[in-house]
Amino acid sequence: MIPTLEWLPTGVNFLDQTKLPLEETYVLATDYKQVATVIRDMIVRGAPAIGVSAAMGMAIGIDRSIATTLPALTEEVALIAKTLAETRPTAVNLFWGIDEIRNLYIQLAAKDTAISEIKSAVVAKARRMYDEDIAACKQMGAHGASLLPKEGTVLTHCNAGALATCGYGSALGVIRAAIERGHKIDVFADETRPFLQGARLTAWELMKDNIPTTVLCDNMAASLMRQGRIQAVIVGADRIAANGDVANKIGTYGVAILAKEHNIPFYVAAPWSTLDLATAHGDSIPIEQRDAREVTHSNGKQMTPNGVAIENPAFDVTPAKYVTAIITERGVLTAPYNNSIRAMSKQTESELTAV
Ligand SMILES: CSC[C@@H](O)[C@@H](O)C(=O)COP(=O)(O)O
Repeated sequence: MIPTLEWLPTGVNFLDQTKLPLEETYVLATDYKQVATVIRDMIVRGAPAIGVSAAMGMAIGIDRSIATTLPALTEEVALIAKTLAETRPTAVNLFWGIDEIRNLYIQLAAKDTAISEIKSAVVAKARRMYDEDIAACKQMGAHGASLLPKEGTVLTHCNAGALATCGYGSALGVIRAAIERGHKIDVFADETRPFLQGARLTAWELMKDNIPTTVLCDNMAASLMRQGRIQAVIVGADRIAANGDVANKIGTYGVAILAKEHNIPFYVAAPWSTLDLATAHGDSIPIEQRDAREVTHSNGKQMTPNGVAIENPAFDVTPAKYVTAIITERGVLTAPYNNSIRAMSKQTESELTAV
């Protein structure tokens, strides 16, 4: 399995995704500030992987703290959470990962638990979240596989694969699951300007699994759809609002409109931690603006004239009306999303209460 990130006795080890596909190197983060840098610099990226990395950042911060009293540790936990929360604004999984550990800390601190016990508990929880993320990806695969064509080409945008999760992938996990169940699928991977997650990462991980993959420039999908060469689209998500609007990598919205025009199903695969029920619709989702240099330069070489104005929003929002279905580990959601999301959320809450 591709080791996107891993908790080691020495720290959290990250596969450096900025170096792929040419170099497979690792960055070891030995404190929470380094984890924050790894997330901000996109050494690790992809919403679910960011969420678990943030949880591990919280855990390593608490575990390595030299605070000897609970009030001092509580102050430090607030600082750790703030530092991690300031890394990237769009993927709601980041805040979910921070909150999962912070809430556990608050519960244990309220019971005056010994600091050594708190440390073991938060580390254990972060490591469990890693395993649960892989299990969620497998479940998304199980729920979504039958939606993909028995035979045909599936387009994906960005990288929602093993590299964007703790393993197996969300959108690419559904593709993997379909292939494991006998579907004959090949993949068109949008290159995904400007960071090239499709060309560099999706192509790299699918080729490792011998899944037939073709990289497309982002402007090629329309023409290929018109020629009947794409049977389905599947992407991941960074945040899904309560009405089903989907924030994902910049360019996703255009692909969704094209899919609708050509009567091609457009699927989104995401773990439940990507749903943001507190955000009513996509217009309220914060969109990260990244450095202009990602657009002006390619492989260190300047591509644009000095001083030209640059736009670099990292994400866009696809309105729910373009989304055929949202595949989660709990099941498949369909329109109207306000209702289906609320119903599935309530159903799980009552299952949890019944336990
Ligand atoms: C399972 S990953 C889903 C999304 O996080 C993915 O599609 C995406 O947009 C990643 O953006 P990135 O900027 O590379 O973190």
